[in-house]
This record gives sequence, C-alpha cells and structure tokens, in this order.
Amino acid sequence: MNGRRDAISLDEAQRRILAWAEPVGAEEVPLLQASGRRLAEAVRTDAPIPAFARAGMDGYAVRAADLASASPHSPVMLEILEGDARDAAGYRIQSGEAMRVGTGGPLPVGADTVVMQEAVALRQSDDGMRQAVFLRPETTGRHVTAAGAEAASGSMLLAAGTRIGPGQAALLASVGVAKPYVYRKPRIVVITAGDDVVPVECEPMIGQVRNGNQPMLRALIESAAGETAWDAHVPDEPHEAKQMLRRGLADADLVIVSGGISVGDTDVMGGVFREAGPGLLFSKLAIRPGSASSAIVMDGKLLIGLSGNPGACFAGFELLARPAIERMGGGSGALDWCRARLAEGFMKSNANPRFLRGVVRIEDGKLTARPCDENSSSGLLSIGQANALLAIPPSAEETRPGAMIDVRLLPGWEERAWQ
Ligand SMILES: Nc1nc2c(c(=O)[nH]1)N[C@H]1C(S)=C(S)[C@@H](COP(=O)(O)OP(=O)(O)OC[C@H]3O[C@@H](n4cnc5c(N)ncnc54)[C@H](O)[C@@H]3O)O[C@H]1N2
Ligand code: MOO
Repeated sequence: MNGRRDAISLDEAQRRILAWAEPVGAEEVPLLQASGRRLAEAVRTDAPIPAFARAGMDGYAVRAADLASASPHSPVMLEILEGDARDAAGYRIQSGEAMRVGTGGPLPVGADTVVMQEAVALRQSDDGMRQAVFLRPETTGRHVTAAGAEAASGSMLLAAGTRIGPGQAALLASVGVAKPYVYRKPRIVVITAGDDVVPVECEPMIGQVRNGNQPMLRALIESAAGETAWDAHVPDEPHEAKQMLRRGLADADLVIVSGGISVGDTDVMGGVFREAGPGLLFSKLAIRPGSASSAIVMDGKLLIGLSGNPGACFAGFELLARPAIERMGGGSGALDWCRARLAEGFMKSNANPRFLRGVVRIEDGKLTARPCDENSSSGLLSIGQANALLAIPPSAEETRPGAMIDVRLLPGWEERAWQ
C-alpha cells in the first residue's frame, strides 16, 4: 500500500460530516447555567413587552393637551394627585391634574405623557393643594414606553437554535423562563497519538514534542460550546489505540483524534481509518493545511481524525470539527465567511484552497487581512497570533496585495483586531 487516497473538496467533507452530526438530546437547565447553550424550542411571550405603559423618567404624569398653552410667560399649573407613585396604575388623573411617577413605574389611567421633574416647579395653591408648574408644552407620549412597544403578547421572541447570550438570558428571565429547554453540550473525547509526543511535564528528547494539541483541542471544544468528556494519549500501538477509540465512542457523541492519521509506518490511527470500510467518510482533503484530515463512522458515531501537526490540527478543527460540534449542539453547522482585503501578497501558488492563519483588522472601517509569518502545517506560534483563517483560492501565481478574499473570523477575533 503506497497510501494514495482520493482527495475530496472541503464542501463535500463538511457535507459528509454534518450528515452524521445530529443534534444531541435536550434538557431543562436553570437559566443561570444556560449561557452558551442553544434553545431546543422557540420561546414566545404570553404578555406584552413591556407589560404596562411605563415612565421613562422620574417626574410627573400628565395629559399633554393640558400643557398646550404653557410658556414661561403663561405657566400651566396642574393639581398634584397625591398617591404612591409605585402604584400609579391604581389612580386616574383628570384634565388639570398631574401625578408623581418613577422611572420604570406605571402611569395613572388618563395620563399620556411624563414631564421630567427637572422641568417642573412645585408650589402650594391658595387652598393648600400642591401644584406642578409647567413652562412649556410637551409632545404627547414623551418619556412613556407603551405596553407592547417591544413585543405584542404571543409574539415569537427567540427561535429554536438561538444561542443564549447575555441579551437572550435577560429576555428569558423577563418572560419567566426559569429553566430553558436547551440542547445538551456535545460530549467529546479527545485522543492524541504518537510515541513522539510526551506529556507537558516531561523533558522531550530529540525527535519528541510536548503534547500541545491536547490543551489546544480542549480550549477549541470549549469555544464551540462542547464539553470534553475526557482526553487520553495513546502510543503507536494499534491494539491499544483501537481499544481507546472504542472506549471513547462508547462515552462520547464525537471522538476527535489528533496525530498518527497519515500513511507513515507508525501512524496507528491511519490504519484504523483505512480499515473502516464503508464507514470511511474521507481520508484526504483538497485543502492545505489539514489535507490529512479524515473522518469515519464507527459504532454508529462520528470520529474525526486531525493531523498531529499543530497548525493543521487547528485548521482541521475549525473547518471540520467546529461545524460538527455546532450542529450537535443545535446550531446549523454552517461556517460564516466574510470578505476582507489582503494587505500583503501571498507568494506561493496553490493547487488547492489554502487556509492561512492570519490577523484581520479594521482599518479605515474596512476588514484587512494579513497572513501570520509562519504558516506551515507544523507552525505553532501563528495559532496563538491568528484571529482568522484566510481562504486563499487556488491560483497558479501569487495572490496579490489588495485581492479580496474570504475570511473566517475566529471566536474572540475582535480582541486582536484593534492591537
Ligand atoms: N507520504 C506522505 N506523508 C505525509 C502525508 C501524505 O499524504 N503522504 N501527509 C502529510 C500531512 S499533510 C500531514 S498534516 C501529516 C499528518 O501527520 P499525522 O497526523 O500522522 O501526524 P504525526 O505524524 O503523528 O505528527 C506530525 C507532527 O506533529 C507532531 N505532533 C503530533 N501530535 C502532537 C501533539 N499532540 N501535540 C503537538 N505536536 C504533535 C509530531 O511530533 C510531528 O512532528 O503527515 C504528512 N505526511
Ligand atoms: O494535513 Mo497537512 O498539511 O495538510 O498539514
């Protein structure tokens, strides 16, 4: 066996992976623990938002028509209807009356406008009544948010599949969803492979490297709202590797393997993929880096093989594993790309699309992309420097500065966009 494999396109690989990445089950969790999960059902409101007409300022609720003639030369005086501002909805004002209201509080029946207290003087009338003095008219509805201004009763607020972020959490709380029904976090087992890979605590000998992919994959999984069930490292021993894979498949929704996936003599995972028969989804991609990425279905579960080379492992995760985890967690699994201007040319020609680790910045209001210096499959530093994958299309010549390219912004990309 010379190890020749047919390369498929990234689109086709993603399609094959997503076909096996069904959403995992759903559960009710306390709202305070639901951040980052996706809703498994749509959320509607059974009350208008806001539920009642509310004041936007501390001040006085009035009928705007009463103030139509107010001016500094001819002030309008309204009698203050005494009462508890927090309970203003239980009162009714007539023409000629005003009532104290508080920010966010209800209006008395009959009021249509709030005048902020800084614009109101108070006086005592001859018969001892408290009066509010107005020096100018006010637009009807000023400083009042009508009931239902944001959403009518029965409206759909959040579609199934929406990720719960800060705004969604506040909205769910406001409509009384104490335990949203959300997708479970996909459970993922990570297995790194190779005799040449030693634990972080060890001093590597010549030919050895410390296991950087293990913590990298854990962090990537977390950023995709997945959960690492456990991780393990296996030596170049086929029986042990296969046993570990089976354990992983039994425990997890998805197994991610890193290293040993190629055609080298000691590439134990590559052997497992080659034996997968009809379970093989692909074992070579027409992209760089990550061309060695593979996927099989084993024991009915998805197993994604990523290169041991850190840069290729990272790209493979972003392009293949992230969509799978997103889909399993209730998302679409589609990767969003946007357009950016390449600030520096890319010298190499490409037979296949190339996904460079790069930095995208906002310059003069436009996205500008620069490839990181060391962009090889084995490159390490650029993984931490990059905030985007830059898609360089196949080309027989240099991709010139100024070319518009697709870029995939990575989670937290903004942090590096302004440095
Ligand atoms: N004859 C061929 N050789 C290779 C091919 C090919 O098609 N034909 N593909 C090349 C490509 S592309 C890649 S990428 C690599 C993939 O290799 P493996 O996934 O089998 O990775 P290893 O050989 O195990 O390791 C490669 C490299 O990465 C280091 N490594 C491995 N695991 C880790 C880890 N957990 N943390 C940090 N670094 C790790 C390892 O020490 C090696 O240096 O194959 C090409 N060859
Ligand atoms: O999977 Mo390999 O580069 O394509 O790095």
